[in-house]
Amino acid sequence: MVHRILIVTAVAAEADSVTAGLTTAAPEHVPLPGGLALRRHADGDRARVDVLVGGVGPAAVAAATGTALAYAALTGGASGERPYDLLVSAGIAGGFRPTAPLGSLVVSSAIVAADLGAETPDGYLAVDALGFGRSVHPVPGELTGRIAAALAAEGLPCAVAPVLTVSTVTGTARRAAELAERHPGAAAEAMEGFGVAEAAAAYGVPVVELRAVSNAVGPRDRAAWRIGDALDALRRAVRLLGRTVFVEAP
Ligand SMILES: O=C(O)c1cccc(C(=O)CC[C@H]2O[C@@H](n3cnc4c(=O)[nH]cnc43)[C@H](O)[C@@H]2O)c1
Repeated sequence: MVHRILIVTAVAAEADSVTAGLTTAAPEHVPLPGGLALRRHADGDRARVDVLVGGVGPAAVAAATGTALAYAALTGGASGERPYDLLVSAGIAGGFRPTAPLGSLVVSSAIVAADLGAETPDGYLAVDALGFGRSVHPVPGELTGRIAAALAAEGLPCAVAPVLTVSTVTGTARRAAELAERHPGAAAEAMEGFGVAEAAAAYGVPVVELRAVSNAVGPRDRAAWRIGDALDALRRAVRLLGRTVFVEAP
C-alpha cells in the first residue's frame, strides 16, 4: 500500500528544504486549481509525498490545503477514501525559551489557535469558549512518539509540545509571557498549523506540525534570526522521516 503524505509549507524556501530532504528523484510538477502546484515525490510503491507551498498565515494556508485535499479527493482513488494518509504542516518557527532553542525541532502534541477568540475585561476567551468552532486540534500521540523517536535515534532531538498558530508574530516580552501563561508547555509559535489542521479535519486526515526554530519568541531582534540553520534542521528532519515514518503505516 502506498502511503500518501501531504507536506504543506508557507513559502518556497521551506518547501525547498523539504524537497531536498526527500531522498527520491526530482519531483513531478502537478498543477492545481487556483494557481497552486504540488511537488510530487514518489518512492516506488512505498510512499508518495506531495509538497505544497500554501502561503503565509492560517487563512491562506487553509485555502490552499483545502484545494489540494479537494483535488486529491476528486481525482484520487475510491470515493469515501481519505485523500491522504497524513498531513504535515512544516516550516520555521519562533521557539519559546528554554524548551526550543534556535536550530532545534518541535513536533506538535497539539495544534493551537492562540489568538482566535475575544478579549474581555476578564481576560481572553478562546473561540470554543465563545461557542463557535474549536481552538485546538489534537495530534495522535502514537504519531508524535514515532516521529520523536525517529529523530532522536539519529541525534536530532526535538520537543514534543503544543505549537501555537498566531496571526501576528510576537515581538515583545509581554506578549511572549502572555502566550506562555495562556498555553503552558507550548514550545513554538508559527502562523500556519491551525489552518492546515482545519482543512485536514474536514477530510478526516490526521495532521502533525513539524517546526524548526529560527528565532526566539519575544522581543523583536532580526539580527538574532537563524533562518538558514532552521531550514537546514528541517531538511535533516525530513530526510529521516522520509526513510522511516513517511513509509510506515499511518
Ligand atoms: O518581522 C519580524 O519581527 C518577524 C519575526 C519572525 C518571523 C517573521 C516572519 O514574517 C516570518 C513568518 C513566517 O515564518 C514563520 N515564523 C517564523 N518565526 C515565527 C515567529 O516567531 N512567530 C510566528 N511565525 C514565525 C511563520 O509560520 C510564517 O510562515 C517576522
